[in-house]
Amino acid sequence: MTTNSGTGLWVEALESGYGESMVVRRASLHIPPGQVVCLMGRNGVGKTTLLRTVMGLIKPRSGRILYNGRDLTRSAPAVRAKSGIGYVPQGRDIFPQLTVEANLLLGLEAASPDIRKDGIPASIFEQFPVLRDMLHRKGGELSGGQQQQLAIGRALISRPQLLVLDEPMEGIQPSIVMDIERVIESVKAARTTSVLLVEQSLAFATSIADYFYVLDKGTVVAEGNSGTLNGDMMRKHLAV
Ligand SMILES: Nc1ncnc2c1ncn2[C@@H]1O[C@H](COP(=O)(O)OP(=O)(O)OP(=O)(O)O)[C@@H](O)[C@H]1O
Repeated sequence: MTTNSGTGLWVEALESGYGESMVVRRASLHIPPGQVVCLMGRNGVGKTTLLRTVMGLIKPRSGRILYNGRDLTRSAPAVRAKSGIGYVPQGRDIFPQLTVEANLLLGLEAASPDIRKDGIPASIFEQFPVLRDMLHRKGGELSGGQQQQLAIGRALISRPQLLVLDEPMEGIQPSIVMDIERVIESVKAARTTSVLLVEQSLAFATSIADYFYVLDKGTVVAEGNSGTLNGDMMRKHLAV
């Protein structure tokens, strides 16, 4: 197996699954610093399972996960978060009984003491003004789109070097989709945080991604610069 001591996230020949069923099969990806990489593929091909394995929520059967040269394959999810990887899972996993403010403060847990001492940065409210308006409301009272903004805000608050987003636009009303797209665009423009994005919209993936991978039956079947994401590839790998 190759040794990648280079920067960014390297996923090498990763295999994982549930019980007897293998879902991710020898998948390899690289997310270089400052770049946006889209992971695409039909429903059920293993995108979420791959991300959950990268985050340490599912143990890999084999393969390696390296981040900035450090082997994270067997480390706990909290170690990955403290290494600078922020994660927004599918289905906006916020705490409904806690206020928006308390949810945001939880995001600071993964931050360095330097960042933590400043509390919630104003930039979060510039990116998501609705979170300031709803600061003392319970997370569960927010609409689905607002909860998604809260989940992304909570991940960004620790200033991750890598942000992992699992279908952030899924089931969100169009006006808020645009807000979320703008935030991902601003993260990209700053070039200090790389993004691994699972995304179904070809239009947005093409516009935002520096690079893409297509997964089918748990294996990477196509990859390239976003300019090479075209209709033929769509029909072959992504059409239902
Ligand atoms: N907790 C689980 N236990 C057993 N099988 C699971 C579990 N979660 C997912 N699977 C199965 O693993 C396969 C891959 O699912 P996964 O959610 O990773 O795919 P996906 O590409 O993210 O799909 P989607 O776009 O629908 O979220 C599917 O066959 C799914 O039924």
